Amino acid sequence: MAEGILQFNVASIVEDVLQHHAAGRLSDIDLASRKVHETSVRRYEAAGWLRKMVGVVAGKDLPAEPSEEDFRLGLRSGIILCNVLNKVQPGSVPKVVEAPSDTIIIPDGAALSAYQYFENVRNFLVAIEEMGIPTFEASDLEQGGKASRIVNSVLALKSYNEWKQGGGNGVWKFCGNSKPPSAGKQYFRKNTDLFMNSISRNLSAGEKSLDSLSSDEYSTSDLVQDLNEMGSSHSLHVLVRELLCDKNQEDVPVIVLWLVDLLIVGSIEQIVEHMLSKVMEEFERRLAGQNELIRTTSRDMDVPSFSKPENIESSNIMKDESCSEKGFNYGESKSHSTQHQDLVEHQQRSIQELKNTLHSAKEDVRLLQMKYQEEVNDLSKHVNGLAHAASGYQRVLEENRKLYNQVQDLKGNIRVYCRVRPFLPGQPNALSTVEDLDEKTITLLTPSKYGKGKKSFTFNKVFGPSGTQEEVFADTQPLIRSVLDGYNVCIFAYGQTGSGKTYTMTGPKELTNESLGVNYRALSDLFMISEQRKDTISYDISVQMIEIYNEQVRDLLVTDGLNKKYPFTKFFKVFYVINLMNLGLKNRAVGSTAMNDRSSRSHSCLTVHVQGRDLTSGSILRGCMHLVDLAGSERVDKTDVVGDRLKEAQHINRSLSALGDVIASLAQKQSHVPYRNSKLTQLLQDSLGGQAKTLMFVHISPEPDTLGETLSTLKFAERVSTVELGAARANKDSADVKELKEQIASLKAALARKEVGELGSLQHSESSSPDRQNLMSSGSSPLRSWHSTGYASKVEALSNSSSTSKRHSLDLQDLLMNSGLMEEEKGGWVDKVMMNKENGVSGDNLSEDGRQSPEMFYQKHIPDTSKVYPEQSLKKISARRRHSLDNGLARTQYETVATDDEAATSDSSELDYQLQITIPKSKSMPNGVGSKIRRPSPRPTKTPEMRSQIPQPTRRAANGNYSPMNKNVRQSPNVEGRRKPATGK
Ligand SMILES: Nc1ncnc2c1ncn2[C@@H]1O[C@H](COP(=O)(O)OP(=O)(O)OP(=O)(O)O)[C@@H](O)[C@H]1O
Repeated sequence: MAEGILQFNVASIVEDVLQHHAAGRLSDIDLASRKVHETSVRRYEAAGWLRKMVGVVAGKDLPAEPSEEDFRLGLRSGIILCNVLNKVQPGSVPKVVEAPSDTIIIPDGAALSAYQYFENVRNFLVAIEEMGIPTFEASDLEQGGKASRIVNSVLALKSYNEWKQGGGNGVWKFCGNSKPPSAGKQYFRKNTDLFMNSISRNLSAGEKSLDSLSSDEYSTSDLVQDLNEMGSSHSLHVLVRELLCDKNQEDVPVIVLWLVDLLIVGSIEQIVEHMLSKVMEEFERRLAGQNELIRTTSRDMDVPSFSKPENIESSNIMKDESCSEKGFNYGESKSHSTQHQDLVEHQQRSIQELKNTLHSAKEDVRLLQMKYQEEVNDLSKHVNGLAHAASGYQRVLEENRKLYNQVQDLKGNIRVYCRVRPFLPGQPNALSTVEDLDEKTITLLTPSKYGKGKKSFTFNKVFGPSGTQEEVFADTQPLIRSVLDGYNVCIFAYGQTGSGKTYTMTGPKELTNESLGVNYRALSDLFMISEQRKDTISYDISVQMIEIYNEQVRDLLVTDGLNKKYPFTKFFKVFYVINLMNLGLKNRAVGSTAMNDRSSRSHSCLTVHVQGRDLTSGSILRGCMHLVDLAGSERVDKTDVVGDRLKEAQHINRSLSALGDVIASLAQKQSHVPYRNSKLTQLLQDSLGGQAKTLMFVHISPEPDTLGETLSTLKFAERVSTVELGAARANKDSADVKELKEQIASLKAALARKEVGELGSLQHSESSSPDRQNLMSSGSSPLRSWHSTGYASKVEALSNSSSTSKRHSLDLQDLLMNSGLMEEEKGGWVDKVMMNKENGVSGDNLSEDGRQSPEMFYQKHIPDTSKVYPEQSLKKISARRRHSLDNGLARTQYETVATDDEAATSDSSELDYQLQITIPKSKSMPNGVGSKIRRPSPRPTKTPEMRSQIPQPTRRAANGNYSPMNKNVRQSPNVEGRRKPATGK
């Protein structure tokens, strides 16, 4: 197609150029021809003048109208030139080398020697140069030389001659050659026609082919000759058209080159050059236009091919047809326009189809976007859920990470924190025995009595007098939280009376948010964390509070299944439990002593049982936490205590001695550990020797007069810190284990029911027998029973207590019957707060100075607890309990009176002695003080009657204020030994 277009274009372009530019071309030809004519005229003029000057004979070798070559040939020997010059200026060339007379001058001058020619020409040129006449080069006389310069010199000489002939004087000045005569124009036209005719004739006659024209054979001379022969009126464009009409595109440049070559020889070249440039311009213009047309056509024809595949073929066919039919012949434009119209219509249809397709595609995209949006929303919800779960998981991980170090620290050892109580308000200013303390070490200043100097003790943590409740709890918190991970934890406060144990575990008498003790904070924390984890673990929390008073175990509070029973908010639950705890604490045995006007006369233990069920795996974890506030050790000789206070002190000291024994035995890794020597050690058995995490707060007072007890306490604490425990282990059962355990528990319960049935009748008749009391105080106590089955069993027992009493072991049942905790009606245990005082919860909650009591502080945040525990029921329980307690205590006191007396008659160093003698001195024990080994001699057993005769001095003023001077304690066993709601302890 392209070839066709170009072939067509070449021919048409040449024709158009020749037609459209004919007029301009004539003028151009005229100009060029005139130049040729002028040159010829000048040459003829020069030749004519030379012929005239040398005579006809001499000039016969120089034609009248010579060609350039003839002109050069005639003058090549220099003879004519020299002779003419000598005529014009005689003697200019003294010796002219003449040719032999018989010699016929050969046109190319070959007969003469080059030297001779050169001599003549050189002499001529030198002479005319001296005359001021323009010269030429000798080479101009040779073939290819510039004849025009020779013509110029000859005509200048002629002018000089004319100037001289005309009498010219002075210096001749060359003024240039004269213009050719006006007749030249006519002459040129004649020659142009000759040229046209010649070419036309030759081509039409086949005498000269185009190839011969472009070959070397066709010389300029031939062209000139042809030009001379031109005579017809053929126009140049006819010639060019004839040249190009049958030629291919490839031949065009050759022709053009040939024509350009021709241009060298004269004006005809300029004409042709001009014409060809026009041809080329037109060719390029049309080529560009045609390319644009092709591009447009291609684009139009290509569009449908994108809409439908079948359009491609038809489009190509149309394109081919269009091209072939048109052949870019604009003469067939009608057909083309029809096809073009069809094409446009087809394109419009295709565009419409494209629009439809686009519309449906948009619709599809819109639907996809909606679907995508929905999926994104679902995904984001899912991600949010995962993020929430992950954050919960992260929290647990974070918590576990914190615990990790604690676990590492705890692994193998009981953790011991030391806390120093500040001086109390109203106490005389005295120097503290604590000389220095840092985070882990406390240094005491000791007088000579205790080995003058300083004694330092190191613990896991030391809190000074300014240490706050919050700071203390912060270091305890991780342990408490691990209960929810299924660990058993025991925190107990140890120290002499009045050193701050109750303050740490519970708080001061007047509670504020800041002064809340570990117990409250721990419970609050447990509920808070269980709430946070409710999406992953379902917790059931039970709380129990007991006290060991004079070696009897008594429940102060039993409540279980808190989460199930009371679906309150976590805060309400916290306050509810705290209030119950307060009520329980209110029943704790307290009394005024020389060292503390609200001295705890019993060991209290707040136990929290936690059972968690993993909602995903179904596995069960159980954790248990004991928060123990020990009764304070007391040096009875110092305080002159008598009566019940003395008896309490004896029990307290004995149980603490038993604790010392256990610690010593554990520290020595002895195979036998005497846990059974006291209820206290039985209670703490798992915590001291098992896999629990155990922390002891050891408290000391700053007063100098308590230095002896302080030193003993710190030594004991240091020994405790050396006790190695097993690595703490979480109590976690898989779902299968849980099922099996439930089956075992069920079987045990069935067995217990059977035993209860059998022993029911015996129980009634033997309830007051000494054997029964021995059972109560022996190693088969409920505590031992709990410990033997572990914490999990205890949780189970407490959990089931609300459903049936028959599912509990006999020991537990006996204990609670004895202490008045079991309902008289058969068939059920109830959660209860045991009221040992007649006024119970209805008592006045204001203290003597009118300030709000702890009970008031919390009760204002919770509903009336009498709704939970109706007053009638409480009174009923109280009455029964009081009766049971009276009997039980009386019996217990009676049974233990011999030992009490033994303790009561111990000297002031009894506790020291017991600790020191039962704890073998370890090599590693620092600051050890020499043991004062002295066994107390057996004392005769005293009857209750004898005890009642012992004077009972009081150490508390009637107004209840602390009075160091009055060291007598107002005695009122079982009543005054209870904490008064209104007046405090
Ligand atoms: N860290 C303390 N900051 C302020 N006061 C304290 C601190 N520790 C104890 N107290 C106060 O000292 C007195 C005795 O404290 P607390 O009753 O706690 O001693 P205790 O060791 O429990 O005595 P006991 O063994 O006789 O029961 C209380 O009035 C208490 O408020």
